[in-house]
Amino acid sequence: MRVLVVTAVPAEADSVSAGLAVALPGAAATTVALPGGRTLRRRTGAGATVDVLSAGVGPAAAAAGTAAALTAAAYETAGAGAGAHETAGAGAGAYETAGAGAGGAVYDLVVSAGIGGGFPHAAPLGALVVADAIVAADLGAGTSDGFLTVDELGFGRSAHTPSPLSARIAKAVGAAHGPVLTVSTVTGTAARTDELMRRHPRAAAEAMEGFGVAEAAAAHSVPVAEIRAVSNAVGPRDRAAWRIGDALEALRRAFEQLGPVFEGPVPKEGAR
Ligand SMILES: O=C(O)c1cccc(C(=O)CC[C@H]2O[C@@H](n3cnc4c(=O)[nH]cnc43)[C@H](O)[C@@H]2O)c1
Repeated sequence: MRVLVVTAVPAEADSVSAGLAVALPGAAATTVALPGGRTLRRRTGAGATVDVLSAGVGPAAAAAGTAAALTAAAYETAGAGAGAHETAGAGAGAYETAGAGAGGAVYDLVVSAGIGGGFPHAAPLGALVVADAIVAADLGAGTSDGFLTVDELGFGRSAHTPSPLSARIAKAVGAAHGPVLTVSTVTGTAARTDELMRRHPRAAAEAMEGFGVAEAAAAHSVPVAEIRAVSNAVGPRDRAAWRIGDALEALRRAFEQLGPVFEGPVPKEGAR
């Protein structure tokens, strides 16, 4: 299976990459230069190639970075020649082809991965959440009668249904399996928490990138998943209570468990 994992910041990409080193033992580690200066970290093993991209914080950066990586892969597949190719390391920015199999295939799965806020009833600090819905929680319009989603306004969608592999991923890593909200503003008050829980009673976590990654993946018809390690509770702002190190460690351990999923079969469309 060929997988693209998109994180927001390099520390998250470090955790994912460290987990993948255990999940795919013997896999070759390379880097891949993308047009525009971004770099993928690639692990290629017998049964899986997994690329890790740190795309920036927030849904717009996540969508832009994901789209760049997916477009580069599609461009390679089309054989247009001047697209992204592997760099073996010291290449001084030059694009070099590292060998057959490095490019040429589109992705089977895109994973939005990182830390996130947990809704306390569903996901305590250090817990993992795998999305069964990826929901743009603040994409819409405020009205005197309350919030209207873009679906209700009739000009877009505010949720993506993740790949059926998500249930397997959740089981493999011992994660809660519930909706993950994408927000552009981190929730920091009880009132906002209450509003989100009223509108999304099953929500397990919130973060800032999943919906952007999902929009880019959908534009390329690639299934998506989202995995979050809980660094803080969704609720009134309390910086002293954040546990970012513990969450990064939980993220690393999660990716350690994902070898069998990434090396397994690609589910047929519509399969559960
Ligand atoms: O300043 C604050 O109060 C604050 C609280 C939590 C997180 C932040 C960040 O700037 C981190 C954003 C970054 O991490 C993900 N993340 C982590 N926790 C949350 C959260 O509770 N709500 C939304 N996003 C969160 C997010 O995906 C970003 O990549 C600041």
